[in-house]
Amino acid sequence: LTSATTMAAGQIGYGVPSSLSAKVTGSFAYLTIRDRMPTILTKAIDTIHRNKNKFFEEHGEEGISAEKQAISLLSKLRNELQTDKPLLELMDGLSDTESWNQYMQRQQRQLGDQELVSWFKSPWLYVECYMYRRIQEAIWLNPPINNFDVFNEGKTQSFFESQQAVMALCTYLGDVQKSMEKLSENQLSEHFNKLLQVSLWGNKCDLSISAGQENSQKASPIDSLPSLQSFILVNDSNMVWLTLTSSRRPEGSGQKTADRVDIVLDNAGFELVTDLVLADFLVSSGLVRHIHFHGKCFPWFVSDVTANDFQWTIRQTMAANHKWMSKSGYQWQSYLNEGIWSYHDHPFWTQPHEFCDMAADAPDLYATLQEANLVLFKGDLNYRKLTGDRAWGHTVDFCTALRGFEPAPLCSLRTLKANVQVGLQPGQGEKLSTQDPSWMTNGKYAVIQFHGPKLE
Ligand SMILES: O=P(O)(O)OC[C@@]1(O)O[C@H](CO)[C@@H](O)[C@@H]1O
Ligand SMILES: [Mn+2]
Repeated sequence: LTSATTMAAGQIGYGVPSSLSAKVTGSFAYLTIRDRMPTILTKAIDTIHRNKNKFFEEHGEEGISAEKQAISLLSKLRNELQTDKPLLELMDGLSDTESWNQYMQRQQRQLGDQELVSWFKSPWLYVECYMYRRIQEAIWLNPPINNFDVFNEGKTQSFFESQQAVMALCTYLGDVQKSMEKLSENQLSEHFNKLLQVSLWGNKCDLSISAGQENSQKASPIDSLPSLQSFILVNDSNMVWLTLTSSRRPEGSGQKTADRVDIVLDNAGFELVTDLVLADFLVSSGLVRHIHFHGKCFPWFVSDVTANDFQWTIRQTMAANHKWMSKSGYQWQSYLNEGIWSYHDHPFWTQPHEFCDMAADAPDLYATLQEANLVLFKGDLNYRKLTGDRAWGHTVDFCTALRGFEPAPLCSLRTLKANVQVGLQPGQGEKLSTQDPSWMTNGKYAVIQFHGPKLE
């Protein structure tokens, strides 16, 4: 990757590479926008159409006309995308509408006045996020079906198809918890590493990369770990462990536990279960006192967790006909009831900003993250936002790519599905490119990448 620098509109300083975009014909961004995004729109249209009878039963003729209208907005959106039309302002008057429209102005200023912000010319991160916001608009503008989640079926299916793996994982968790009291520090850290890796590989199962195709975990997730080990390109799990255990025992204080870990969630289905299991372990082991989960305010990138998915998953886990699984579900619900766990959403997570903009554009969210002892960012999209989705060289420091985003010690748990990867050893990227040319996008590789004070 080259480090093309841009200085457009004074927004981007010297040495910051340009955003990935479909301007580069044949690039992964280009192929995503040309092929994958229209497919996702087509599937959304099909889903709405397939639910026609349900809308009729629930709302009568009004439901049918809302269905038609939503489909027509989505077809129009697909057409705009495929013919590289200028992006349009949002018209739905929701609480984030204004800030989306302002962001478009910002993009326009960066592009200059020669051409308009459009699907194939603007940053990939921006236009891809924008598509999901437009899907939300198409639904929202059409009561009475304005709460319909076009991606819900895929998310629930991915949960049901991973039942074997979920049971295996909950059984493992139950076993660990039975012996928790007797575990040595070493054993505790081994279990921690395993569950951190399960949560990492849980990210392999998102639905957006496969444009919504079936994608679930079938094998026992713990048993698969050894064979996946060599695909972890950067493994800073030791730093994560030290961060947890050192905030557990600050010198001279009686405090025994890290007060809070925040998990910025990615996908529903199997991945969410792996995150819940990790969070349960952190709390039940006494490593952490509170967990804040961060999810999305509306359906996002096909499989991302909304409040509804979060509650649904816990209810389903409680209702499972499997001792350890339902036990876990009840435990999770009681953590929520007791305020040990809490779920949060903030409009910033469904905006197109790079995270280095968070302090300025969502100072309240930044301040919240600053209260955490550790923030775990799940998944590929969060990694793209952490690094600004820019054409960084592979050996650039993670810290450099974060461009000042450091609310708290943080760690990205991400399988690679987009062509941005920093923090590699010299030669590592080149070697991978020879061995496996699509290593950055085929979801086979992963990173556990940490930034924060270096502890020993
Ligand atoms: O964030 P996630 O769920 O790990 O992945 C999201 C994703 O599938 O969607 C985009 C491609 O459309 C990429 O950022 C990435 O491949
Ligand atoms: Mn996702």
